[in-house]
Amino acid sequence: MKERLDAALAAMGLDLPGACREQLLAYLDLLRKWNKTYNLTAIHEPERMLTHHLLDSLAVLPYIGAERLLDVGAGAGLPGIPLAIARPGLAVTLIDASHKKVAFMHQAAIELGLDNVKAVHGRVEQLPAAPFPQIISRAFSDLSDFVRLTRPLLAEGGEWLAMKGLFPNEELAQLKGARLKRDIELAVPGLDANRHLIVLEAA
Ligand SMILES: C[S@@+](CC[C@H](N)C(=O)[O-])C[C@H]1O[C@@H](n2cnc3c(N)ncnc32)[C@H](O)[C@@H]1O
Repeated sequence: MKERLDAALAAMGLDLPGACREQLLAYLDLLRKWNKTYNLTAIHEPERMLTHHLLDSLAVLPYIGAERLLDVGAGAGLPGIPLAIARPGLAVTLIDASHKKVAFMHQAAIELGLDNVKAVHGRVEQLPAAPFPQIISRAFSDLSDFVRLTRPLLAEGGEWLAMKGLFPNEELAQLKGARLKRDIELAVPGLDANRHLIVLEAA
């Protein structure tokens, strides 16, 4: 698995230290173990976890700033935990409405020694307003709900990052209160699927 990770990171142009790579593999291992009991993700095969979860999450790394990131509906910590591992200086808040998923994220942060990660249990619309320069989500909701539910949490001049498959034409047409700032086509080694990072700003 280490060789596959190294080759994929090289293909993605991501030069991460050895200690980070070990943490990424340790996170995958934890996910695989917990998944047996708690069914945290529908993907169970380690090889697919590497491509569909780990590498897919890391594909957005070049577009993540240096300060604070909120990951909404993070589930098992995707994309927030791989990003926090890759950027130890980035403060990552993960929120999810599922208790068992938050318990996993919390435990993973402890076991991996990630002191830049905070896992919060609750619904994002109930989170007290605290400005984040970037708010990210993957497989959380359509763009309108993402923006509506998290608007009070976005710092002035901040941006939403929505990880999507196909370019979301219809969702963008219906979007209110935000506009498209940038569309980035992502390439994930071993993942033969459309991936777009949709960057939105307040309108
Ligand atoms: C399909 S999962 C995606 C998980 C992860 N982002 C991923 O890509 O694997 C969506 C997650 O959103 C969470 N969720 C749904 N509505 C929420 C809300 N209003 N606030 C916080 N989390 C929510 C669910 O509990 C679920 O874990």
